[in-house]
Amino acid sequence: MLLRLLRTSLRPYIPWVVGVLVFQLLSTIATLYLPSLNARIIDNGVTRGDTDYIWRTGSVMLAVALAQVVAAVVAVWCGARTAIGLGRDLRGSVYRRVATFSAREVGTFGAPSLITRNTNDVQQVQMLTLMGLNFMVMAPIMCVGGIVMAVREDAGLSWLVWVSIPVMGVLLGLVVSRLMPWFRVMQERIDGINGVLREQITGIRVIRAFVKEPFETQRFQRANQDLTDISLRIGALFVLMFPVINMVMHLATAAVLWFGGHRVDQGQIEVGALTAFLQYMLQILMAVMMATFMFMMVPRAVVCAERITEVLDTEPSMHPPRRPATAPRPKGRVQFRDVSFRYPGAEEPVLDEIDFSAEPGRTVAVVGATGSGKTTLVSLIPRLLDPVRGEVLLDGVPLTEYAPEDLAGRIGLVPQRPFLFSGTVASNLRFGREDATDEELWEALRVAQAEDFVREMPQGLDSPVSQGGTNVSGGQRQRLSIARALVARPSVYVFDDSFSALDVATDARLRAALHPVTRHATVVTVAQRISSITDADLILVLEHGRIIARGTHEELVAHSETYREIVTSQLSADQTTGGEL
Ligand SMILES: Nc1ncnc2c1ncn2[C@@H]1O[C@H](COP(=O)(O)OP(=O)(O)OP(=O)(O)O)[C@@H](O)[C@H]1O
Repeated sequence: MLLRLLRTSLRPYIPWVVGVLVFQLLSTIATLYLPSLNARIIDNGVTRGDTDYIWRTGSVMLAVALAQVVAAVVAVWCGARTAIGLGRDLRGSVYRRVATFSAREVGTFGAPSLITRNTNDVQQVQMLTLMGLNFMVMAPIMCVGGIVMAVREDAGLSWLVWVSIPVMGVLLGLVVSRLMPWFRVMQERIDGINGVLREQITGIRVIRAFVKEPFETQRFQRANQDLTDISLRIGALFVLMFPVINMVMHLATAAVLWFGGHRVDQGQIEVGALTAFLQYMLQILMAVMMATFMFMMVPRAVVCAERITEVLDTEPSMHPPRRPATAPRPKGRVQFRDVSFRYPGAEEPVLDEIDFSAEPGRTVAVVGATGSGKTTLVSLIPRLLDPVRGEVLLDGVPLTEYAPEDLAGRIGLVPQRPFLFSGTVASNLRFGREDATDEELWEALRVAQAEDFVREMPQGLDSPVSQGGTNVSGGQRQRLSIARALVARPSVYVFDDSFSALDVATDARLRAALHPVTRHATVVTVAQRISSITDADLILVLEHGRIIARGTHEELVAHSETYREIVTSQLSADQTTGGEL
């Protein structure tokens, strides 16, 4: 999985990868050459008092050392360029894939997990790439080259090399095989802590209102503790690994000095050669240390790569058409033909055989008890969901045949829970049409009854809006969201209970101002308050996902018992609260 991900992601960076390989190769060769030069200086120069030789070979040694440093710096730089670019590309790919997801896929992964996958997981793969590219050349060449050079210096001591490498290998293998499963758990626990944090930040008002801080703090502490436990478990394995490696290194050094010292005494090798052998031995063990780092990082990066690939390989359940139909001239006719819908995993359909038509210049209202399927029904119009049976058409063309941008430009949705993005009032209003002028923005705000409060804001249209629109009131957010839909000038307006946060007087003023603007458009509106839809051209009464009655207000009052009940219940509620129908 990791290899597959790296193979495709590294393709654009091949020149930089080649740069790492070449310069790391040069750096490693220079590193391997240095102990040998050192040994010659000791044996031929120092021992024999040949100053000339010391100067000559010393200069070569200095040049080689300089070349090694330069090559190493260039190699690391090339590696960093590659890894940073790869991280950026992966984040972009995951983001683009997530952008194609419908609510179904986002629900499957969970928003916090998608965030971890696009940040922390990518970072792990990026770190592995940086270290891996450098160590990939350095570790094997230094190990093999070190062995060759060590044997050249003194074949009689080479058995020490053959013993220490497998000891190290076996120990590492043991640790890595135990680490692998914990890394997946660790990433899941990071998902968990992200999830708790996200809920606490977005739900802070509810938490305060219900004085649930201690409970939420406990929940966070539990998630934090879970992450700590797993980190400690992984840490314990690491902690075990390093002393073991250090011990192998120290034992190897002691053995080289012990056995090598005897061989020097017996005149089998010279002091310089022994020094070089010791240096090569340490280089070999250094190479094994690098491999250790790689071994430590690979399992975690494999898990992260799997999690990233899972996102990249997930096919969105909602596909844009391969060859979009030529969109007809926008009029706004919406038709539902025997539409049924069921949420994934649910047994009962939420919508059953919905059949109606909404004509341009007309208003269709959808009423019904809570949970009867109103939001689900209107979510099918901008294609936030696709029906499981039947089809929805816009201007005679099935929605599935529209290019997404064609569809988005024609449908203005004001969702039940409006969301504003961090930026300014203007940037939010221009979300649907970037080239809207300031005058058009003010006009939309006037219709949406939002002009006064935006004018009162210190910077007017350029006033900052925080993420989610948390620095404006619920009613203001709703009105800005209505203005945003108006700026886009769609041919179909979908209002999903969009006036619920407005007082009766503002609601009436808004509807009066809206009327001329939406005169030629189709309006589909979900309403809790019957008073706001009495003049609708068609009212659909929804019950358990079925249309049980349809007609104008007068017709329904005359013929539909359910509708009459809704009207009566609202009348009595309004009389109790002193409101008006
Ligand atoms: N994402 C979802 N996954 C599964 N079931 C869902 C989902 N969203 C809604 N439902 C279920 O579908 C049914 C209809 O929900 P919907 O939101 O369409 O009702 P509604 O009439 O708009 O309700 P309200 O008036 O409270 O907004 C409900 O029973 C709800 O539990």
